[in-house]
Amino acid sequence: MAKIVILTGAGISAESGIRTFRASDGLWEEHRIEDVATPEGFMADPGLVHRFYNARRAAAAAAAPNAAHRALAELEQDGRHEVLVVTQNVDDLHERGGSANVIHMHGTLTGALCHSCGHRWPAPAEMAPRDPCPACQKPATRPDIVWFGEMPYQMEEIWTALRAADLFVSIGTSGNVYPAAGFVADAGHAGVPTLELNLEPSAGSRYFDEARHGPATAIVPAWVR
Ligand SMILES: CC(C)NC(=O)[C@H](Cc1c[nH]c2ccccc12)NC(=O)[C@H](CCCC/N=C(/NCCC(=O)O)S[C@H]1O[C@H](COP(=O)(O)OP(=O)(O)OC[C@H]2O[C@@H](n3cnc4c(N)ncnc43)[C@H](O)[C@@H]2O)[C@@H](O)[C@H]1O)NC(=O)OCc1ccccc1
Repeated sequence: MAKIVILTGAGISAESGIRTFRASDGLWEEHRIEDVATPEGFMADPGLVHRFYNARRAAAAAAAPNAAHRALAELEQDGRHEVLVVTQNVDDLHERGGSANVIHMHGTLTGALCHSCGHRWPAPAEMAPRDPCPACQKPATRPDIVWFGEMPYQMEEIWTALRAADLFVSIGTSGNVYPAAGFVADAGHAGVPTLELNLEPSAGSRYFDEARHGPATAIVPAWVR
């Protein structure tokens, strides 16, 4: 079975109505990364950060997977490919689109984490700074999200899969955030063929063996079929 590692970013969820980060109406337009997506920003104003992620949690819950998410699930279940989706997205549209083999390297909106004892539990719709951890009872609840300056999740597993892949595909990402933006180079060094599927050329487009550009709901199903 051909082993395919697929990196996804905000672009694959854009047509489901979830805002991307760097577009003209992107999330980072209204919020400084430092304020809402760093451990320092959380310590400075946990209320602001919880409100930011509560709003994104509500938006993700109201969204539905699109044809690109579903096409990747079909590829995973076609019995001819071993597919691993490595997503930078914190929404759960890959799973709701039918994908089972998904790594959320930057965390999930559906998870809560205690920054005192490390306990994890399903996130309620609304979180607030005084919410006690169900394990240690301390008011140390944060979203289970990887912020800038923090180590992404399951990196060893991702790098092992990347080096053993028969193909690396990058979908809907601008290639500005590391270590994800370095995966195409890591794959290249391991002799793994690379393909970019994106609305427009990304920052790392020149590193890919092949690139196809257009909306994910058009180019991803076309690539899968
Ligand atoms: C800004 C950048 C320069 N900074 C970094 O990269 C930093 C620092 C850094 C580390 N190494 C470096 C090397 C060089 C320079 C800097 C660094 N990285 C870190 O801090 C990382 C942690 C970064 C994670 C931060 N958390 C996120 N998310 C969770 C929060 C949240 O979501 O709120 S990052 C967040 O932003 C990124 C956004 O990028 P995209 O998803 O690509 O979205 P964007 O809007 O930019 O682009 C959308 C694309 O889609 C396309 N598109 C739009 N519509 C469609 C459409 N319809 N169809 C198809 N495509 C479409 C567009 O054309 C566009 O190209 C994603 O990763 C997303 O998860 N941690 C770390 O490095 O730890 C130590 C370490 C050491 C060794 C080994 C490992 C680690």
